[in-house]
Amino acid sequence: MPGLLNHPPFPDDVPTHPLLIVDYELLKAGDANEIEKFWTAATTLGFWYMKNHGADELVNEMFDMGNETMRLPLEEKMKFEQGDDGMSFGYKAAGANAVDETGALDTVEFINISQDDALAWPRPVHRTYPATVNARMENTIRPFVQLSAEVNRTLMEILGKKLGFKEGKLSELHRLDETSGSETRCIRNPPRPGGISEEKAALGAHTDFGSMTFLHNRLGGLQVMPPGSDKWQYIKPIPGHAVCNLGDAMHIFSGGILKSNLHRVVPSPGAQAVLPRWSLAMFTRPSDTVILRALTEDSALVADAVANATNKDVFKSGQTSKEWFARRIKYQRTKNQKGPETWRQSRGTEHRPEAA
Ligand SMILES: O=C(O)CCC(=O)C(=O)O
Ligand SMILES: [Fe+2]
Repeated sequence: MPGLLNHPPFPDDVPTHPLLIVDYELLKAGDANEIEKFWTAATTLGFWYMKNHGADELVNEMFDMGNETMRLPLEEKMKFEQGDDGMSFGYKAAGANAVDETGALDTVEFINISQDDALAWPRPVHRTYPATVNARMENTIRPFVQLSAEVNRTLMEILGKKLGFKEGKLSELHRLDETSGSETRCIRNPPRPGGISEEKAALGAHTDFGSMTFLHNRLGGLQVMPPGSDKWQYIKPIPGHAVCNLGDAMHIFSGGILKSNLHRVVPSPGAQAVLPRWSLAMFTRPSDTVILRALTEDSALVADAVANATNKDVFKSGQTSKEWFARRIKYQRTKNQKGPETWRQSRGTEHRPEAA
């Protein structure tokens, strides 16, 4: 069950990576210590736990929506498949994505619902969805998307201020009334009783494609590879704490000051492996037409960072947010794999060879 009040504990004998815990209420209140802690997290790993975000009830309802949707017959879900052309919205079956350059298959299934579709409901902007999604658009999905978009906007503005951007700069690049790749995703990874090699990724190593991710999970399985390390470490779920992270767009906008770290999902560790693993994310991405490049004219800090960067190319991608996103989605699709080169085309700001 997605609600999962009782489940086997996260094992204490696997390597975990500690994250800083930031309090959303304190951030909103402008607490200087909390903002400093948040800035440290954003500029080192780009991942942090966040409490007091106010989304827990809606998160539970979103997990119910995911469960209702995944229980539909596969044939029904496949009517709403993403397709192979680089659209993310819709259903993705297990095995539809590669997890590495050998073309190994992913094991997760998920449903992605576009922010634009949720906000404009019942008018479709990008596509239509299964009946289980439609039934919850108004009372569950739209409120969750609105709340999460506001959380992400608030966090981005705090970082924008620290970077020296004028107020509203990052909000302007993520307007709710402009189309974007922003979406909510509910993921199910099937149980792996008996264990399976931890090296077999359920969802391949990646950096997030957009700006800001607001993630909720109950069981272990999410791992990060911290900077300077070649080892994967689990992020231990903490009840009531979201895991937030930055994506490629914020890395690029900030000239690399903000981090978009490599992560992946593997089967839940230890006794948790007998249960399906559910996770829920809200991905805030820039508006479709925004060009992904460092905002050097808007901040002396960013201009300096780019001037000192060894790899400057990533800070002038020349691609719009829509192109960047579609390219990454398209070239991870199993059907499009023609060898390691295809996989490499799906990459974002990952620079580590082991992520290839
Ligand atoms: O399931 C998780 O914990 C993380 C999922 C993820 O990284 C993603 O969908 O981008
Ligand atoms: Fe991710």
